[in-house]
Amino acid sequence: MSGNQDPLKDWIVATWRDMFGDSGNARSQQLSENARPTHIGRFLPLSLIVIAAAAAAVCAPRLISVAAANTRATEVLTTLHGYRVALIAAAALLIAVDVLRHRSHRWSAMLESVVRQTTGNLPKKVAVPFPSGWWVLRRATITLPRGTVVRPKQFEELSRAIEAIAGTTATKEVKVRHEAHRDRIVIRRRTIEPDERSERHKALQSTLDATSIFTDPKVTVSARDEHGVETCYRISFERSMNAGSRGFQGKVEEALIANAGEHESGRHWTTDWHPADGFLIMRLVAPMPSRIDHPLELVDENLRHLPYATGEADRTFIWDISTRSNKPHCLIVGPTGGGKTSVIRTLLTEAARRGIPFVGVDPKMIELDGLEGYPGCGAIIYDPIRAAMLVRALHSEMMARNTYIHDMKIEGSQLPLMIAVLDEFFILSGKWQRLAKTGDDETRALLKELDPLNAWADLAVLARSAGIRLLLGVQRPDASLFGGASGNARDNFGTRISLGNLSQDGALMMWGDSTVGREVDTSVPGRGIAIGEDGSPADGQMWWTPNVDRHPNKWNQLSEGEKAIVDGLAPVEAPGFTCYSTELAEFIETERALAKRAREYGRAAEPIVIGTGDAATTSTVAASTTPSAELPDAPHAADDDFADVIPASAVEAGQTVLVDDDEGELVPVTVTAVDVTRDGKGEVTSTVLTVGAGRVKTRITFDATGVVVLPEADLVGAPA
Ligand SMILES: Nc1ncnc2c1ncn2[C@@H]1O[C@H](COP(=O)(O)OP(=O)(O)OP(=O)(O)O)[C@@H](O)[C@H]1O
Repeated sequence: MSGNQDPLKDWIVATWRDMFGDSGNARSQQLSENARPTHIGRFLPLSLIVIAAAAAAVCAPRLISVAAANTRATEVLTTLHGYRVALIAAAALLIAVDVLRHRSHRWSAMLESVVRQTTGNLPKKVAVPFPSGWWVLRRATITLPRGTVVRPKQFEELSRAIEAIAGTTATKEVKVRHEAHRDRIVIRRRTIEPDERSERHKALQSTLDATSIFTDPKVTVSARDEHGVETCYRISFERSMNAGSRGFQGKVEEALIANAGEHESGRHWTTDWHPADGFLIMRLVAPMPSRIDHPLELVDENLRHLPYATGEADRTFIWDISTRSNKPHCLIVGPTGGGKTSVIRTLLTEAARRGIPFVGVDPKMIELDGLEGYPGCGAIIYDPIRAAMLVRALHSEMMARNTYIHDMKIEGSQLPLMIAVLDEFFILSGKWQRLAKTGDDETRALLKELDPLNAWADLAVLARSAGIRLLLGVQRPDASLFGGASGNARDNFGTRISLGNLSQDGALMMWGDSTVGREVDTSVPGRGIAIGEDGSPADGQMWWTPNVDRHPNKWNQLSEGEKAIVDGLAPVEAPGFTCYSTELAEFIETERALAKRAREYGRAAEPIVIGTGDAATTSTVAASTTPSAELPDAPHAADDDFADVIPASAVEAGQTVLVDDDEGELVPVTVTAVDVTRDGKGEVTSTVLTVGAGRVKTRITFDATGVVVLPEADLVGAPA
């Protein structure tokens, strides 16, 4: 094989072949140089005659002397000689034209050959306009036989081959187009538009191109900010089944956001999907605020919407308590210090400013006490027996309201709404269970008659149409909460809020997804997950509502800004508490009278300080914190102070719990084994805790709603 190349020789040989063919037989035009059929005709130079005439004109004096005898020839030669300059110029011009024509001819031959090799079809015609371009082909049109099918893969090869031979320059590129309806391939040279796309735009497009997420994805910029920085992209794609699925959208959003990177404005990316129209919008939204003070203006004017949190893009989360709501009752899960009380305060103050009254149970005595006496507050109950009476009275109220709706032939939505809050449900049910076991005969009989757990479960199912809304607070989600005995939170408590981090099981119970609520930023107080209007959970920053208690000991702890919030939120007119049952009306009146009496006569026991030196018993409470007769007193002291209560089924082996001894006193014991029995649906039916060490072991059996008292607060999921 010879590596030597002689372009001039090659060109001459090629030209010769083009003019005369390999065999020199100018009539065999239907075979190409490699003996394959061709529709490209032989190349006919236009310049040959003029070259001959110019040569004759130049050589005329010598030719005249040779042909002197022929006067006619002498005359012609003399005339030609007179035009020799013009003839030389014409010959030169035609030679140049022929050279260019030959180049076009070569392009035609090359294109025909490429089409034949890549598609297997012999083009009917290859039209390369004059001048064709020397190093690069300017344009061409290849006509294919009628009905020629060019498959995508063939076309891809053909385009690549044409782009390779037609040449690309720094400013121009070749584009090949197949016009199937006209049986032709069109080759055009276009100026390369400088790629002015931003790095982010390119990254998004190339990510989508490189993956098979979408077919034919195209990223375009939809909006820029005042500095020209891109703030919104439109990503179009071919419609597919996948694009409508939430899971798919979530994954694509994650990938796109990761590729787009952090935006210089500090705002976050989010996506809005339009799968039916084949596009999605990726836009910037305000980041999640790290603190939101309860806004004083009505963020949501709807009087049946209670707003309580803000999410990304200034999205407001609401508890829709209207009759049409499909999430009329609310469940709040939050560990100690997670901000549960603040959310409850937000919801209740929002209710009060919308004319909706409330009544609450606070078994810990320190969560909702500040709301006692607040406009719209019927009562806050701390005592477990009174709480059981309230739940039963609420049940009677529900029945009375339903009767009223029935008798008066009105709609449930025409009755005034009211909210019943039951905070720290497990502590309350723990107290009920303990009293049912260790209380005196009268207490036990009363609890049996009131049957508060069943009354509550009934309320959860039926209260909605009677205009009663329930708000349930717990420290952690537990399977027992989602069972029938506590109101079946999964079905009935559609508005859900979780604060702090959830366990995997907790996430499944609350959100039906073991990953949601697992990575909440617990360094931000009030950060959690809430259910949006579209029914899906999303990150939210709960509004901060300070304690609305006007007692100087509380009030003086507030900053000026917090005091302004409390002042601004207070409704001018206290919402009236309309009762349809005498039970509830009497209960609230009695409770208010009891609370008044407690404020007037009640005295919290003086604290006892042990081990500070000489005095065994010393009052160490500063004068300002000692309740005085003029000031509203703290609720009367707890009969038994539960730090925390959890369902028996949530106890883990090795954990210390408090159990009643023979005298009804709570004593700490270590659980050595936990045996939970569940029914076919996975609901707890009973739990057996084995306590004690060595050979003396005791087995304590709890029913489905059984709870145990912890010696100290359960900090699972609490803010770090
Ligand atoms: N939404 C919020 N925004 C800002 N700070 C908050 C928010 N919620 C709570 N905090 C802060 O966290 C502290 C604890 O909040 P809160 O008393 O509401 O928690 P909790 O869940 O009720 O806890 P516990 O059940 O132990 O009383 C508050 O004193 C406040 O400083």
